Amino acid sequence: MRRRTGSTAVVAGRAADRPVDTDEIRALTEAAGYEVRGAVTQARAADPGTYFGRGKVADLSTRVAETDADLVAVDNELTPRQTAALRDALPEETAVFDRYRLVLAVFADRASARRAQLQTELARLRYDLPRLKERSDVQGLNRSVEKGTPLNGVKNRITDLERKLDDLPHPAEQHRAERREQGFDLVTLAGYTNAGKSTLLHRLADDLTLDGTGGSGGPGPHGRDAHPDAATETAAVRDRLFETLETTTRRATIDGRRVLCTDTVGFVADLPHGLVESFSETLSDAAAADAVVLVADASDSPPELREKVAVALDVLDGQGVDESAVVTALNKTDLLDDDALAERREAVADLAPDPVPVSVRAGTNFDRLRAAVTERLPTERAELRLPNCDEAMGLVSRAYDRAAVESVEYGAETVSLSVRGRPSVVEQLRADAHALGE
Ligand SMILES: Nc1nc2c(ncn2[C@@H]2O[C@H](COP(=O)(O)OP(=O)(O)OP(=O)(O)O)[C@@H](O)[C@H]2O)c(=O)[nH]1
Ligand SMILES: [Mg+2]
Repeated sequence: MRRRTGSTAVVAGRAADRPVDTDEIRALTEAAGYEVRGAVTQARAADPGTYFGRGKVADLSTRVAETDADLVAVDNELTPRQTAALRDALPEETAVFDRYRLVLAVFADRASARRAQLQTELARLRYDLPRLKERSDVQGLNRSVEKGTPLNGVKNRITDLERKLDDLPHPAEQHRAERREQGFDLVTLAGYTNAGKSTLLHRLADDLTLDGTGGSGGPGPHGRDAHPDAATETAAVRDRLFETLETTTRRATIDGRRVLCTDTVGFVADLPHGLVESFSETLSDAAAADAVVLVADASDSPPELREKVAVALDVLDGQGVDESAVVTALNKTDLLDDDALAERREAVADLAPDPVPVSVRAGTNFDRLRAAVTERLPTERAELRLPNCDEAMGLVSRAYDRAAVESVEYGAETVSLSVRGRPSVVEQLRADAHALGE
C-alpha cells in the first residue's frame, strides 16, 4: 500500500507478567502506512490514568522526540481518558492510536468500493462516539475529534451513513441468489488475517478470471468485471495483515460441481468482532454459504491456534452458520514437523473434531480438503434414462456443466445417465429428462 509520506511511529506495548511482544503491533502499524522507528515496552499492571507508568510515559515521550515520530501506537485498547492523558504527556501534535483505531486507519486506507468506504467511516465514527461522550472537558472534546467535528455532527453523520448504506444496492446478495438458481454451490473461506485464505482461493480457483465481487458493485452481465484486487491477486500474496479488505469470489470446480468460492476479510486478534463485522460483507457471505472453510495458521503456538479457532467458530455460530457446514483447515503444515502438528491437532480436538491439515503453499492434502468440502454440500443422485436424440445430448452436456456425471451410456434407443450434484440442479435435470421422455 502507499506509505504515508514521512509518517513515522513509535510502538508501545505493556503486559503484566510476560515478555512483551511487539511483533503484531509493529505489523499493524506498518500496515497502516507508518514507518516504525522504535518500541517502548513495560511489564507491569496497567496504570488507570496513563496506561503506562509515569516513568515509562517519560521514556516514551523522549523516544518520540528523538525519532520525530508522528504517532504512538499502543498495543491495546485505551480508554478515552488514557488516550487524552498520553497525548498531553507527549510532544505537541503526536497522535495516539490504540490497536482498534489503527485497524480503522488501515481499513480507511484500503477500502476502495463505495460500500466499503461508507462502512469504514461508520465504524470509525461509532468507535469515536462513546469516547467523545465520556470526555467531560470541552477543550479535550474538541481536540479529540478529527477536523473539529462537534459531537452532534458525529451523531448526524452516523445516521446519515446508516441511511446511505441501507439505500445502497446490495449486489453481493442479489448475485448470490442468482448464482444459486444457476446451480452453483457457495463456499466461503473464513479465518484470521494471514492464515492463508487468499492463497487457498488461488489454489482452488479454476482460472484467474474473477467471477463477481462482494462489496464493490457486483459483476457485469458476464460476471467478469475487474475487481480492485485483480492486480494484486495475480501477484504473489504478500505477508501483510489485512491483505484482503473486500470479498472476492472465484469460480472453482470441486468434485465436478460448479462452486463459487468467496474469500473474506480476516479476523484480527483481540479486536471486538463487531468492529470488523461492521465494515465487511464477510460474515453474511459465510452465513449464506453451503460450506465454510475455516482456515487457521497452524504455525501459531497451540494455545494461540486454539484461541483463534474457538473465536472464529463462535463468530460463525453467531452469524447462523451451522457447525456441520464448517471444515477446519490447519494450514502451513510445511512449517511443522509431525510432533508439532500432533500438538496442534490435540489443541483443537474438542473444538474442531476432524480438522484437515494442509499446506496451501506446497499443495499438501488438497484431496482431503476438497472431499471434506464436498461432503458438506447438499447432494442428490439420480439415474436418468433419456431417448437418444439431439435434445438428450444437450441435457447430458448441461449435466456435465453443472453436476458430477458418474456414468453415461449411449444405447441405440436410450441414453442412461447417472448424475450427482446440487439437489436443485439434479431436480431440474430430472424434470428435463421427464419432459424428453413424453
Ligand atoms: N509457509 C506457508 N505459508 C503460507 C501457506 N499458505 C499461505 N502462506 C503465506 O501466509 C501469508 C498470508 O497468506 P494470505 O493468503 O494472504 O492470508 P489471508 O488469510 O488471505 O490474510 P488476510 O487477507 O489478511 O485476511 C502469505 O505470505 C502466504 O504466502 C502455507 O501453506 N505455508
Ligand atoms: Mg486475504
